[in-house]
Amino acid sequence: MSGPTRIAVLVALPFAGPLDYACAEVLPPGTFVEVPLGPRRVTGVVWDGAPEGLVPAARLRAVAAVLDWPPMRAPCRRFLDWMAAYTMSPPGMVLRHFINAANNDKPAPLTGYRLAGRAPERLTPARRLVLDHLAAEGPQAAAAILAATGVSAGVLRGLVEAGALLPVDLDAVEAAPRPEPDFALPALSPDQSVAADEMAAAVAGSSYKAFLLDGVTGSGKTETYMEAIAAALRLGRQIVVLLPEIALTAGVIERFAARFGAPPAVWHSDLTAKARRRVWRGVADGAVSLVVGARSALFLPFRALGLIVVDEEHDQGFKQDEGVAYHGRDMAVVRASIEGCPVVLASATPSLETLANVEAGRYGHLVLRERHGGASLPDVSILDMRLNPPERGNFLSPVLTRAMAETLARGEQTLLFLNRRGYAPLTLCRHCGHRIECPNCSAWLVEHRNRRQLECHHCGHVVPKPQACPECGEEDSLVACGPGVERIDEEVANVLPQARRLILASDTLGGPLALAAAFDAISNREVDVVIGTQIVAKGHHFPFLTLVGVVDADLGLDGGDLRAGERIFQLTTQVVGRAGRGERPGRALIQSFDPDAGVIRAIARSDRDGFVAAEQAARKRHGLPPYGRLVALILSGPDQAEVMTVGRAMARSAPRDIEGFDVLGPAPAPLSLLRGRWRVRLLVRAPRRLNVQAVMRPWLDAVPVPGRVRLQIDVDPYHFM
Ligand SMILES: Nc1ncnc2c1ncn2[C@@H]1O[C@H](COP(=O)(O)OP(=O)(O)OP(=O)(O)O)[C@@H](O)[C@H]1O
Ligand SMILES: [Zn+2]
Repeated sequence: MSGPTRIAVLVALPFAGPLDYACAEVLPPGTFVEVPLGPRRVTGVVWDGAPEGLVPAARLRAVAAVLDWPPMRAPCRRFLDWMAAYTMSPPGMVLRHFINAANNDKPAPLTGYRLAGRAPERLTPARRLVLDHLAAEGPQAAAAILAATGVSAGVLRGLVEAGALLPVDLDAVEAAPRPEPDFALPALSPDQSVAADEMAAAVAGSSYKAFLLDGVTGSGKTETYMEAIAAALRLGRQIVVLLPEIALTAGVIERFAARFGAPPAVWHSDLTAKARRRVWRGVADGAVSLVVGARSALFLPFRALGLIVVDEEHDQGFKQDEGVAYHGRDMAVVRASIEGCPVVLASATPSLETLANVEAGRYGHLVLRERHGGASLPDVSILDMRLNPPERGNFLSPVLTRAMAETLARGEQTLLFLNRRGYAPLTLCRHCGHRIECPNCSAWLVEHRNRRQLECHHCGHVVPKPQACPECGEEDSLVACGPGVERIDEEVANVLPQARRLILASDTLGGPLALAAAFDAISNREVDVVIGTQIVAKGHHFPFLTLVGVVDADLGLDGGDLRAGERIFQLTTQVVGRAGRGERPGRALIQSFDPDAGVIRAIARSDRDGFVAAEQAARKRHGLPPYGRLVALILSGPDQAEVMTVGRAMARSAPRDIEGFDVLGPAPAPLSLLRGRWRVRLLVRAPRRLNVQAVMRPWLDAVPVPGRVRLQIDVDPYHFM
């Protein structure tokens, strides 16, 4: 017999690669194990390739336990390697995403009881109670049976011994209902059919192919990609649909349930541990075929992935900025290409990145030109706020409030959109001019009048709203500046007192159930005016909503963000697209103080092509994405001078002789203090074709970064704070 084997194990910590361990048996790559690391035990995965061999055999520590989790398949391991290389992150930190998804604990099977189908010889009233209960409710845990019937545990035991009840694994039972591809087939329009057939053919072909499903708001993109999902279900494959986290609402889930006869498995960051385990296991063993989730659903252990859909692909909510900085849409395309399955990106306002891929012929282009059922797109007009100003202290132009009154008189609904939570973004002292800022961040505190407090939207710092100015001590001198949704709500209450109002923002509604109730209230016409943040922009369908008012179309236009215009165009188009989706025509009034800005003019003319062409030309001229590449380097630490010193050293040692590669900065980040840490940014600009990671690695490895300073690398950054 030979000695123990040496194997490579990737652990979820920031090492450069896998570590060597000894193991009595040869474990295939992908096996989940527990290994000792210092005084701890950590979870790891047996990795491909030869072990490093640096640690002498005598000092090699042994694998502590082999976990009974389903192994990590080769495509998942290749996906992890790819992502680590692209994002310039340690592979163990990427592994963390897969392990978080797995939720560590071994699932203890939850046992319950079901009817065996034969009655016991002795049928007492207590026994009858239990049998009737299970007949009505289906399999149940023992505790639930006892609680519902009030019988003693002995009665239950007696029934099991008599063979009248059988134990079952309740997790398996709960995962049971399978979506059926033909449960409720829609009648597709000709455009929809063409798109659906092409996607279904790609699903049947079982190889990588990317599509942009490009359809105006309300054209039935969801309806159409559901046919591609049905095609994958018929072939016994698994499907994952990615949505921006805030779009994962009960209404969306219900639509899937209505089409396929069973709700999909849902995946997002607030699931209970139990729900996570069930979905993770179900995805791994194939019991779950359809998952609808946020970007982290990409790390689920699918065994037979047949299709990935990214809905609202332009949405910046798919971008993660911290830790392993990645874009969910881009990683979805990578995972599809590694798994060998099609990927569908859906949007009414595709990102410039995706449009560039269409133009280059890398993605197929499926177009839905019209709204479903003959509804027309809303009529859009710009409200020049210089000509139609609101009354002093107000934020809504009289033109808009008049339109709201008319809408109300017709029994129809208005949506007012303002992407700002709270009452007012700034609190100012009238006496000394002091602005109330967060002590941990360079940001103003936002007043939330409902909760009578000031809040930091970056770190969550909260203080009660002071009576006197904290700077000069003057009583009652604090004034609210600018509007948030709560303030607009107050204004609507004044100008249209008879209207029933509802604020829709992520913080005013507790949880998904309340949100579902709110959407029901709108559908049932119990609400006349909805005042909402971007939470209302996504995918909702309210037939009686005929007027959309955009309170401040210029919001964000003057930020230094290269995608500011693109984002405003997308968000406004989405919001405007909520109007007139039923039989009654819709219209939109867009308030702007800068109606000559290119993006506002494009919105006014619903001129997507013109907007995109102008934006593309500008990006090309400056070598910006998608035609050039950016990498942000964010240094942070408790000492401002130290962080800046590291930033300067980094800039000084940057490679100089590579054509098109240059480094801007260091400069204090716009949010120069965040959660008590000072932040400095460098921005790398490089040509698209350059392997920027290969150029940057040796450069960054050579710059000494003290322990207190953290370097965050963000390849393809989206947020420039
Ligand atoms: N072929 C069809 N048969 C029946 N109803 C349809 C069909 N296509 C679309 N619809 C209905 O039209 C409405 C709009 O469709 P859907 O929500 O799929 O559009 P969308 O393009 O995804 O919208 P948006 O991008 O604006 O969120 C929905 O109520 C949907 O059920
Ligand atoms: Zn803060």
